[in-house]
Formats: sequence, C-alpha cells, structure tokens
Amino acid sequence: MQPIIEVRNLRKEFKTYSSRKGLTGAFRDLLTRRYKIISAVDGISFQIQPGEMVGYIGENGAGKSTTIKMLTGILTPTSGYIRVNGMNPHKEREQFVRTIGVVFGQRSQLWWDIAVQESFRLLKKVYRVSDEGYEQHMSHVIETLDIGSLLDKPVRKLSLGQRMRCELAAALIHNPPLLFLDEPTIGLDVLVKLKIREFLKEINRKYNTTIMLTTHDMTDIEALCERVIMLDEGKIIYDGELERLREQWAEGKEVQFRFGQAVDHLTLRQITSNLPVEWSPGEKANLWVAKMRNEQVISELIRQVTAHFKILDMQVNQVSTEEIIRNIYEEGIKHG
Ligand SMILES: Nc1ncnc2c1ncn2[C@@H]1O[C@H](COP(=O)(O)OP(=O)(O)OP(=O)(O)O)[C@@H](O)[C@H]1O
Repeated sequence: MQPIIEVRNLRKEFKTYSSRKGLTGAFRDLLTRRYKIISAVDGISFQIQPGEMVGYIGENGAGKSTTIKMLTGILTPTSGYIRVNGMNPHKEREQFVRTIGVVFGQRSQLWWDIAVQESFRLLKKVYRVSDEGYEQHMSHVIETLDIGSLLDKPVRKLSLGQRMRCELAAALIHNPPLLFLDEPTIGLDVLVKLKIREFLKEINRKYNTTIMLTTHDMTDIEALCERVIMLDEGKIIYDGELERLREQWAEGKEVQFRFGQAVDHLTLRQITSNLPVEWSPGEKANLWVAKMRNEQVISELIRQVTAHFKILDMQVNQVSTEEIIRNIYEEGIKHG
C-alpha cells in the first residue's frame, strides 16, 4: 500500500536574529546582524498509511507545528523528501489543499461575522464540492456534531466548544482522506471532547480517513491513537504503538503501602531485592510507593511486604500515560 504521508530526512531551519545592547549595539545591528540557525525539525523520517490515526506529540517547541506546517504546504522544508496524498504539498499547493482538512485549535478558518452556514457555503465553493456531495456528507456531519442549531449564528457568538465543532465540520466539507488536527480539544469541556473524539472515530471507520493529531492532552491520544510519534528537539525519539511505549518504557504499575510503623528505604530494598521494583517515599509519613514495569510482580511483592510489616492500607495504581510521557520528556528514553 502507498503511504498517505511519507517524509525522509525532513528538515526545517530558521534563522533567528539576536540584537546587541545599547545604541552602539543597535547601530552595529544595522550594519551586520548577528543570527543563529535553529533546526526546528532536524531530519525526521516516517510513513503513515491510509486509515491510521497517529498522535504527534512532544514538549513545547519540539517542532510539531513546524512539521504540520510543512505537511500542509504552509512552510517550505529546508531539505528532505516530502510526499502527502501523492503530492509535494508546497509545490502543488492549489491542488493539494483540496485533498486535506486542517483544524488548528488556536486559529479559525471560519469568517467571524457571518453565519456558520455562510462560511460552509463559501468553503464548499472553494473546494468545488457538488450540491449532492455536500448534502449527502454534511447532513451527516452536522447531525453527528450536533451543530444544526448553530448554523445561522455568526461565529463570534459561539462558545469555544460550539466553534470547535463547527471548525471540524468546516474542515470536512470536501470529505478529505487526510485530516490534520492541531490541539483540537484545547480548552474544551469533557462532554464536547467526548463528542469530538466519537466523531473522529466514526469518520475514520466510515471513510477510512487518516488522522494526524497534535495535542498535549494524553487522554485524546489514548482515546484515538494506536500509534504515536514523539518528537524532541526536532528529532523523533519514539515511533510505535502507544501500548508498547507504556509497556517498555514506563513503570507501568505502582503499589502504594501505608505501613503501621516507620520503615526505611534500605530495609524495603533488602526484603524485595529479588524483585524488579523501585521504592520511593510517599507524600505522608509511613507511606511508600513501589513502582514496577511488570505487573506479574505485584502478588509476590505484596506477599513479601506483608510477611515483614504490618500494613494499614494498600492501593494498586496504573501510572497514567500523562506521567509516563512527562517522565520520558524529563529523562529521555533510557530503556531503549
Ligand atoms: N517562524 C519561526 N522563526 C523562528 N523560529 C521558529 C519559527 N517557528 C518556530 N520556531 C522555533 O522552532 C522550534 C519549534 O517550534 P514549533 O512551533 O514547531 O514547536 P511545537 O512543538 O509545535 O511547540 P508548541 O507545542 O509550543 O506549539 C521552537 O524553538 C520555535 O521557537
């Protein structure tokens, strides 16, 4: 199968200018400006197949938006190979934009002062969608996103959640095979988030729409994406299943013990020295947490600890993806 997105060694550099201090500095800046080159995207390669839903994640400034801008033809790469929907996005821009949908959570593609449906009509013309095509597809989209009652309102009168649902509908007017979403649920309440996720799953099922999703909200990724690509300082540090990331690179489970007596780190380590667990003190007195990557260890751990100490309370927690990702950002992928 032909990948719907393919990039090889893709790179984007920006020249950033620095200013010198004071009047003489300003004068010297006029003559020669000092700059440095930063690699926002630093030689990345990946392929995405039709129908995949991929989470594109990374800390602030990792290079996510710059990648999406290159994939959507807004920015020209400094170097590297890029092919999206069989085209070179920035070179064949006019034809290319008709084959993708884009939602930037922070920016609107709807006209602020006119009714939502007027925006839809304009976009329908831009994308040259036939009346029948529009009716057939959009009636379903409008119903599923529950925006029928909003269509005659100007965008500026909508709440953020209402606007985002309309943005999503607008991005899908031409039923593109590929959808880019950049922080689509930012600032939305839980119910709207759920609705949007359900909707995205449905179009993926129904039309095999490929979705590339950038978000800081790990619950979005968990709900939608089997695969994640993780970026750090412009480089890909992980590309694979979310599940594998959890299993291989994270302390998957933790058991919290509240002891009926004072316990020290060394003793805990000694009595569990045959088990692959890491102990750390909890937030309260006599509270200790054992982290492990393999949950098979749990029953043996509990057996050994209870044989030595009096336990007042115990809790088994799954380490959240949020926490796993934060650890990876902080420490890098150390087990790979
Ligand atoms: N037009 C530009 N000129 C100079 N530097 C830029 C430009 N756009 C982005 N950068 C720099 O490139 C790096 C990557 O930025 P980018 O916006 O792609 O990150 P991001 O992962 O999308 O971050 P965020 O999650 O904050 O949106 C950052 O260091 C940023 O300051």
